[in-house]
Amino acid sequence: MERLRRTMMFVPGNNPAMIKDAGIYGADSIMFDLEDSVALTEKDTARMLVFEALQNVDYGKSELVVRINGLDTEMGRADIFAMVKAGVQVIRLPKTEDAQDVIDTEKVIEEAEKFFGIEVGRTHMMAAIESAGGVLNAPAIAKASDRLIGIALGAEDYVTMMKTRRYPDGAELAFARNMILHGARAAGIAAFDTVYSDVDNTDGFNHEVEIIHELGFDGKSVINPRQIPLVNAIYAPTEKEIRNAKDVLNAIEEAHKKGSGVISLRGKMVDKPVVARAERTMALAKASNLVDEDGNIYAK
Ligand SMILES: CC(=O)SCCNC(=O)CCNC(=O)[C@H](O)C(C)(C)COP(=O)(O)OP(=O)(O)OC[C@H]1O[C@@H](n2cnc3c(N)ncnc32)[C@H](O)[C@@H]1OP(=O)(O)O
Ligand SMILES: O=C([O-])CC(=O)C(=O)O
Ligand SMILES: [Mg+2]
Repeated sequence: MERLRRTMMFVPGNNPAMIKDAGIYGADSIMFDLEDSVALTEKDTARMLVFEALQNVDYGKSELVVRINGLDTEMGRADIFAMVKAGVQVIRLPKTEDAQDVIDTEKVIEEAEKFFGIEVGRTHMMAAIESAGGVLNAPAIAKASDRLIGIALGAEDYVTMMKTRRYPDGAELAFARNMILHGARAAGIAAFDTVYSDVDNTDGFNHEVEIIHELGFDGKSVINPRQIPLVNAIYAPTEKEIRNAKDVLNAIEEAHKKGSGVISLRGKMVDKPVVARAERTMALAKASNLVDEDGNIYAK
């Protein structure tokens, strides 16, 4: 079953207290940042702190991601070598402009894996898209490497370049979100929405999560632990949706026993895509602690 990534929490790489406790908030993925949340004078310290944490701190089931500095900076190569050595699961490439950026980064990752005697291919990648050119190249970026687990929108840089700012209705991001989503889906990888900076504006945040949930994003980058339960609540299926998903899975099992791939449930056709949606609903229900391992709904 595909890994669920509803929340990916940014943790500034030069903040020891946040790094130490990042695992207690239940983020599906934790993303240590070596890039824009770290001042130039702190880059080496941050790299060392994140390196130590990856090796010594237990982050439970959370996936571990590091946002490196791009290869067009002095830090990019050193970041990759240190993170590969530490055994990071995913390297997040910032400000990806085109497929070549992914290919160049992959080459350095491979070099590092060979240098440290690590199995080639073990380090996964994701690419953040934060510019007009990147958005237009999203489909090619998403297909640039088998190591990619997903692509993400970085809207703060993007709206700045587009000479606008963030608005509550999200119209300024509609094209970018759709390009990234389609690029990701065409490549069979995940799509992540951008951060929401106004941490105390719960209503505004929820509204944005509703929009990206409806569009079909896998999840959202978050910058504060308080945003995690809000995303999880919107991604949690309702009891009605869970019951329907269970009915769909039971119905298709019956159909398969009779040698058929299609069956009718309460007058609606159940076939492969309906089954795939039901499976995702059950995975989200499990992650939301609404059902047990066998899919039984917990009593309230
Ligand atoms: C455009 C971009 O590049 S965005 C990506 C880069 N930006 C970042 O990484 C920013 C990360 N987030 C933060 O630094 C902070 O959450 C801020 C500055 C936004 C808000 O800070 P605060 O108002 O102090 O947060 P808040 O009061 O909610 O913190 C509560 C607790 O959560 C911790 N916390 C807050 N944010 C994080 C985080 N991102 N990761 C881990 N722990 C965090 C705090 O340390 C605090 O812990 P404590 O109770 O043990 O002291
Ligand atoms: O990737 C993100 O969501 C954060 C970021 O760097 C941006 O918005 O520019
Ligand atoms: Mg950015």
